[in-house]
Amino acid sequence: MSLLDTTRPSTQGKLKPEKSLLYLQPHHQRSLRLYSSLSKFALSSFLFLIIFLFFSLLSSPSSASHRSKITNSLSGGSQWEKKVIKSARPKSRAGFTVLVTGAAGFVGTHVSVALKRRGDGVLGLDNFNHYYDVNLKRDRQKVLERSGVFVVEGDINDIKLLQKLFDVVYFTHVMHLAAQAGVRYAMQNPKSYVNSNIAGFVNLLEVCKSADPQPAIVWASSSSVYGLNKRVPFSEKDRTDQPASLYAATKKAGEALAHSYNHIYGLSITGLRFFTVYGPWGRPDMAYFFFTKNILKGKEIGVYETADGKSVARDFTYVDDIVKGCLAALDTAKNSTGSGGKNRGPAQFRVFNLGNTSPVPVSKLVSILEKLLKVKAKKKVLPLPRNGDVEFTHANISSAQTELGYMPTTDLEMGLKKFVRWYTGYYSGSKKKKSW
Ligand SMILES: O=C(O)[C@H]1O[C@H](OP(=O)(O)OP(=O)(O)OC[C@H]2O[C@@H](n3ccc(=O)[nH]c3=O)[C@H](O)[C@@H]2O)[C@H](O)[C@@H](O)[C@@H]1O
Repeated sequence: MSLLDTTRPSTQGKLKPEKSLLYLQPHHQRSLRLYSSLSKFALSSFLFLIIFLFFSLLSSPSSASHRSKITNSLSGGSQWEKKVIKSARPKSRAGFTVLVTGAAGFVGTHVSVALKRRGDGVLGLDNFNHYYDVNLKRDRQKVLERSGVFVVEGDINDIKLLQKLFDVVYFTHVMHLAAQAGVRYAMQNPKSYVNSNIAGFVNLLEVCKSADPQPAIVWASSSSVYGLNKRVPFSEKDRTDQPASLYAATKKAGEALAHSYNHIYGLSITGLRFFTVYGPWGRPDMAYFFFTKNILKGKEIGVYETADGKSVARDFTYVDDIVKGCLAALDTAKNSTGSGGKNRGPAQFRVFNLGNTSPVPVSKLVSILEKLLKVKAKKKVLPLPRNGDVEFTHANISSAQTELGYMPTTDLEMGLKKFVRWYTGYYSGSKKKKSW
């Protein structure tokens, strides 16, 4: 029996090594014992390795499927990651790295393009829900792509996706515009408001508070939080505890949640109360948009008036003015003070009205549209339904003026002119559709 044979380990139990050792010289026996113990060591190491690999393999399918789940929800992979990083990279070191939620939405698109144009890095996030025409959102996405903004398709309620985005990119700022908008639709689908405006917002705040470094957050609240407030113009100091709609209640809840995350975790948070924003690439669920559509089609439009016979009025604010306010809010946002979920001192907390400061009756909005479209509207005056709409809004913007340098410059006539030009170009299917 050769030395090699006696050290063969696989059927060790059947061999009798001691007996075979008798046939060998003493120095051979010593070296054989040495080899034997070495081989035992090698064998046990080998077995240990096999067991280790076995357990690694056992655990890897779940982590692999976990990874693939993330990848699926992100339509991910390394190409995807490259796009994310490229889109989020600012042009210079001084530039911001901004996550814009609701990027394919009306205000989201305008803000994203403006940020990208001035050299900030912008990553968009949007769930492309079907609240209104998804084709319009997809066309906005094309505009964003042409500007170099990549939009990740996903929901703010998807915590794994958000964490992944924060793993891949250090966001200096979050511009949170994703929301379930619209006052009247809240009666039909209240859950979607709770899901986006409350649960989704908390999800985002959770990820932001745990991020290290924490980003500064600027987010869209709403003029609707003033609800039944009668003091005009609406000031940030006025009461906001009488919401008239579930939509308003979820935005008010957002403001309260923002305060608690600022207080507990040191997140720098700025809430912007938008006043009836309108303009090119707008939302088809808003009155100025579907009035235009229906006037052009010769369809009747319902114009609301109050119980005492006055037209309801809104402080309509042109989207470019809102964009300036958003950028100024980002520029003046101080850093969050916490890190990785721990508060290290008080952080900035702000709320600003972003309005136009000149309310216009809806009847006047209609007459401007008639003039611009050169079509007489088929108006039906209706009593203001009890659907959450309020009689009027009017912003006091002195705080935004002082601290953000915010100064709206577009009146309703000029703004609607720009909207109508876009609308007719976009829906005529002409080449203008492609222009921004
Ligand atoms: O300022 C805001 O925060 C809110 O502004 C708008 O809400 P709203 O002002 O109600 O805008 P529209 O739905 O476009 O209504 C504009 C005006 O037209 C009136 N209206 C609406 C619909 C209609 O058929 N007839 C009519 O007269 C409304 O009562 C309102 O006075 C947005 O839809 C909300 O998402 C946003 O949060």
